[in-house]
Amino acid sequence: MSIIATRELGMRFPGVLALDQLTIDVEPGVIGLVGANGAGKSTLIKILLGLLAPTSGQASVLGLDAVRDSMKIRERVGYMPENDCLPPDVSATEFIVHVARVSGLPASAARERAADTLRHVGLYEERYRPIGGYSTGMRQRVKLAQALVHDPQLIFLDEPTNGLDPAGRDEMLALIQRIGGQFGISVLVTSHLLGELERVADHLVIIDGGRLLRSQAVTDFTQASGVLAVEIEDDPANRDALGERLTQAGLRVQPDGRLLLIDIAGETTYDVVRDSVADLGLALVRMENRRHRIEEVFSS
Ligand SMILES: Nc1ncnc2c1ncn2[C@@H]1O[C@H](COP(=O)(O)OP(=O)(O)OP(=O)(O)O)[C@@H](O)[C@H]1O
Repeated sequence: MSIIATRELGMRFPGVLALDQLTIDVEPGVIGLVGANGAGKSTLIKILLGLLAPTSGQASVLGLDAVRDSMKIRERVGYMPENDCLPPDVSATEFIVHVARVSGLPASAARERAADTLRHVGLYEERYRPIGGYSTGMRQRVKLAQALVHDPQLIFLDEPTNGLDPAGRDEMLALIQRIGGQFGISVLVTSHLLGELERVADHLVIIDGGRLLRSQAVTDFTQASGVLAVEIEDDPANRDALGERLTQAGLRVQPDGRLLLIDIAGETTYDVVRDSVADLGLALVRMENRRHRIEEVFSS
């Protein structure tokens, strides 16, 4: 079942075409939405939530129409906006209980659910302190908790790693992966950094200037590339000697730092490499089929 589907979706603001004939169709899981600043990521999320009406085309979320059924969508979907929207003078517990009550839970269930959610996002110890004294990472977790507290099927996270240091980013990405895996909630997460979403997403949607560049499973981006990466013990002269030997044997070889990248020309390539290493008396450190990183796919 598609969790999000759009057909020729367009959004025109005065003087700006923010989304241009965007057609995507994605299944449940962790979906990364990647694009530079201004690519149209937040606009797409707002349309999917029914906060903005598109100027053309259609969109559906969990099989519900984004314009007609927006109230039903909001019951089933959580939203973590990009900008900070937190009241400084109340504690995380007070705020999240309030959000749970607004979503319709009775008082005692809201308190229980808020405590569980804050524990899941790693804010349990600090939950009674006023939000105003929280670090950026803690504030992001409160925003995440308010998106999760009503037990949604799908959450939209708009730039959740923004403003975090590398350790904070890693923690947030791990949390997103846990939400998708352990809790079984689908996630649409945006970032302008392809590399970080590549680590956690099952599927990537890449947009630029409001247009779709690619929508693909992450494994399809990173399929084995037909290149064998070989590393031998750390002496550049050895690496060069092996490179020369393999070239003489008819293989295409390219040095890449400590590695030799060898185009795989059939099963015999492995034997030629093994025999050449042995003949030259070299020590093999590793030999592996190389997978592309997504950024390499794009730079090519
Ligand atoms: N309410 C609005 N009125 C006019 N233009 C808008 C409005 N909202 C967004 N835009 C424009 O639409 C384009 C897409 O903006 P959007 O916020 O969706 O991009 P984004 O990919 O989320 O980028 P960022 O990460 O910087 O928020 C931009 O050119 C932006 O200036």
